[in-house]
Amino acid sequence: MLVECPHMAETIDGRALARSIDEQTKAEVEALVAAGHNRPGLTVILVGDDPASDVYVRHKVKACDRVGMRSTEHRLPASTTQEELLALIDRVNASEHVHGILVQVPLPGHIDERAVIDAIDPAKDVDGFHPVNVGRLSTGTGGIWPCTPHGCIKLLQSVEPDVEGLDALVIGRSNIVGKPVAMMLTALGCTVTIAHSKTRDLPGKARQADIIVAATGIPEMVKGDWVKEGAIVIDVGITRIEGKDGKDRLVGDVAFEEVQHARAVTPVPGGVGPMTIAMLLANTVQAALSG
Ligand SMILES: Nc1nc(=O)c2c([nH]1)NC[C@@H]1CN(c3ccc(C(=O)N[C@@H](CCC(=O)O)C(=O)O)cc3)C=[N+]21
Repeated sequence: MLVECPHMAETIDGRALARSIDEQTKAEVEALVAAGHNRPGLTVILVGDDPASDVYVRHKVKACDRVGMRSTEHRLPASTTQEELLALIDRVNASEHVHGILVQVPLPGHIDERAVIDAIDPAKDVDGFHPVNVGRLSTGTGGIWPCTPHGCIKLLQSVEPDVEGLDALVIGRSNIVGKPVAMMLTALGCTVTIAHSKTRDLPGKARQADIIVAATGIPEMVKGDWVKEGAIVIDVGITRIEGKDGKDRLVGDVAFEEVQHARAVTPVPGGVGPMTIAMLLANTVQAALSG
């Protein structure tokens, strides 16, 4: 009897890659301390009580413990004024124990996110959201790179270190993921298309791509027939949906089961998410080294 044995895409293990980056970060932390430096420290600021943000902040604080970094949490009520938040940022900007500052987004509607990001010392901006770091990335002059897109690049390069000349499609044009990941891919020599909700014939453009980075937040938007045989697919989306059994489950922007003809695909959970945190810790050590 002939048994159909479909080729399965490699599932890129983001947790394993994050662990190996954490080991390196931990060694760098200890080397800094041994050299007489202040122990690297991250400050996380959370305004309001969004339950999802609360979970992420706890993950980040635990991750600091794992690699021997100091962490401080500032949990402020949703009623915090912009002036109060800016005053706190001034204080942590000035603290020699704080090497990295992360203000969890989204912020409550009455606070101007741009003004808050602009107030963070670029040398401590471990999210890489400050215009100075955005400018450094886009001019190829160093700076602190944003965590999620940098994690995407590490995942991609774990499968294919040499991406020069490949066609990459980025779906999503946000400041946090789409635009910076496109910059990074361009710097590596990819030919990059940035697609979004107004793009014409998105499935057709996707089918041309050697690399797809999906960052729209629309669950399972990228279907099997959007993906070329042998492509590499990086799934940035995380949406909590109710499964058939009534329990919540996490899904990405890619219909994972349908893209098994790809060369490799990142899972959700266990793909880009853990890498985001690993890159945050790596950025904090980088900030401590240069500070
Ligand atoms: N200033 C700022 N910087 C951020 O980096 C930032 C932020 N604000 N706001 C919210 C988003 C979201 N984010 C995630 C980090 C890790 C996982 C992660 O580890 N996810 C696990 C699953 C976690 C779960 O079970 O819910 C995984 O994909 O395997 C997810 C999402 C960082 N963010």
